[in-house]
Amino acid sequence: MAAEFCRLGARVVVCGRTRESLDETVRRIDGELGEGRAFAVTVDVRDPESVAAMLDRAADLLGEVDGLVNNASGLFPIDAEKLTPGGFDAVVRIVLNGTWHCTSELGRRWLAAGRGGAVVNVLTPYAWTGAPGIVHNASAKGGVLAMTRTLGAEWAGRGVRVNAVAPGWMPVGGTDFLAGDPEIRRRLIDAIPAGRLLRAEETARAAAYLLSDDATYVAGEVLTIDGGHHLSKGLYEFMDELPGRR
Ligand SMILES: CCCCCCCCC/C=C/C(=O)SCCNC(=O)CCNC(=O)[C@H](O)C(C)(C)COP(=O)(O)OP(=O)(O)OC[C@H]1O[C@@H](n2cnc3c(N)ncnc32)[C@H](O)[C@@H]1OP(=O)(O)O
Ligand SMILES: NC(=O)C1=CN([C@@H]2O[C@H](COP(=O)(O)OP(=O)(O)OC[C@H]3O[C@@H](n4cnc5c(N)ncnc54)[C@H](OP(=O)(O)O)[C@@H]3O)[C@@H](O)[C@H]2O)C=CC1
Repeated sequence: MAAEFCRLGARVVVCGRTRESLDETVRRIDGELGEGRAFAVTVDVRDPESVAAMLDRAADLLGEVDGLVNNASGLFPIDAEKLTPGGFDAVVRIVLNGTWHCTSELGRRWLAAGRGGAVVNVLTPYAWTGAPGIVHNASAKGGVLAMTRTLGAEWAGRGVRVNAVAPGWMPVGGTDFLAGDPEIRRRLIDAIPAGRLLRAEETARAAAYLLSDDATYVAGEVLTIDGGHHLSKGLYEFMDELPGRR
């Protein structure tokens, strides 16, 4: 996502808890586009003080911060009845609380300065369908969906736009373990009307649109990019086998 934003001309601060992976991302972007486009700043989004320090540093590096993408997430597949209170908290604190800490801190700064800005939250279609096997993450994403719509309306009149993307399956990050198995990959793709997995750059392009001035009148909206997956193939899946079909 950071690389694609930089290809489109942005300057980006990439954040996370692990210094090495951030530095690796910056190195890749430097290698492709030259130095000075991407910077690494560590943060733990669960901790409001860490978030405030990250935003201070980002402002130093970029001059002004115009946009925020809330991408941090965590999950592990588990039967709901086996999930401990600590396990539920661990995921909700990253996804829901983390999104709130980053959005509220930067939103306050933008409002106090009387300037606009754009937030894009990273959801998934299961924020509204639910997701058996990952109740912690689905609950947190559902909360972020409500936050997106709430702040989208609450801040729209003051130039702060809050929107979201809802990507489908991407063979990256938290799901590469699934897409790496050929049989699981085939079953995943079979369920997707578009007939393929989503490319990470396509999610980045959708987020870039919501961050851009082309989307100045878009507020509290979710842009779904899942090849029709959440709609399912419906009857079309069986069309060739239907009796009496011409
Ligand atoms: C099915 C369809 C899929 C379909 C999958 C579909 C995915 C689609 C799209 C979504 C993709 C993503 O979000 S991908 C993002 C994936 N990325 C990541 O997960 C990277 C970051 N992850 C993490 O940091 C960790 O995995 C996470 C547990 C979330 C947070 O780490 P912490 O260090 O805070 O947590 P810990 O201290 O280790 O543990 C806290 C509590 O959680 C419990 N816990 C931790 N791991 C556990 C595990 N594997 N199984 C049970 N319980 C676990 C511990 O026992 C603790 O509970 P107590 O003992 O009770 O205290
Ligand atoms: N992959 C997919 O198919 C899909 C992904 N998504 C969403 O896309 C986003 C990215 O997912 P994906 O790339 O797969 O996952 P990754 O696990 O690769 O990325 C998650 C990122 O969150 C960071 N992170 C986790 N906890 C914290 C924390 N406490 N503070 C700061 N950063 C943190 C991790 O860095 P570090 O551990 O170093 O802190 C990591 O860079 C997520 O919001 C996910 O829900 C949505 C639909 C599908």
